[in-house]
Amino acid sequence: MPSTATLHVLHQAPGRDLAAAEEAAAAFLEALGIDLDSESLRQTPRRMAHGYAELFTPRAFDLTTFPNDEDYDELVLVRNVPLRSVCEHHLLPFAGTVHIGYLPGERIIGLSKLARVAEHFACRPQVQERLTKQIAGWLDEHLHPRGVGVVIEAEHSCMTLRGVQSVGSATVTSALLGALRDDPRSRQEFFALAGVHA
Ligand SMILES: Nc1nc2c(ncn2[C@@H]2O[C@H](COP(=O)(O)OP(=O)(O)OP(=O)(O)O)[C@@H](O)[C@H]2O)c(=O)[nH]1
Ligand SMILES: [Zn+2]
Repeated sequence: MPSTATLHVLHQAPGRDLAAAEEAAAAFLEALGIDLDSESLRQTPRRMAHGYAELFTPRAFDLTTFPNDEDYDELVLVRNVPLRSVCEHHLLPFAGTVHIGYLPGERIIGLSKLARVAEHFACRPQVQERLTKQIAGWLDEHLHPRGVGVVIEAEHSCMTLRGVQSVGSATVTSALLGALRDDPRSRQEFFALAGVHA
């Protein structure tokens, strides 16, 4: 077995057409009665197209893992990783933090990669429940840990700045797999280390 292993993860955006997005953004704003004929608004459709394209483009990364030579068998947890995504119902941002932990099996993962996996799935129109499960499922599939846990705490601007305007509300979701789901002690330890009162 190699001493390290990497898997290059690249997100493709098939069918992206920024010129068409810019044109559509201009039509969208005009349909809402916004006059684009001023120096500061003239470039806004272009900014909107590029802005959303940026929100929907995760950075490519190498998933680097190492052999677990010390047989480390306790939790590894990275908490308070900043996270931002876009709710697929309103296309407004939701933002907060994600806590990602796992119980190592034969390999351990480069710590930064946990945050990169989260970014990978956050950079697309999302719902928080699916995002939480996708991060956990992907790590389970590629790292083969004995357990994996993901908690996201996020504020949805579609719920705080508009609509019901529940300012300050936060949504918490979790996905637990393997021993973190099945073993009550591990589960409790995960939530305690993540700083979530379960
Ligand atoms: N489950 C889930 N719901 C979300 C998420 N992001 C946004 N929503 C919700 O999606 C729902 C869409 O509801 P609709 O009734 O179709 O939209 P709406 O008329 O704009 O609803 P209001 O936000 O209540 O004004 C809202 O209740 C949002 O709060 C998410 O990540 N998960
Ligand atoms: Zn929304």
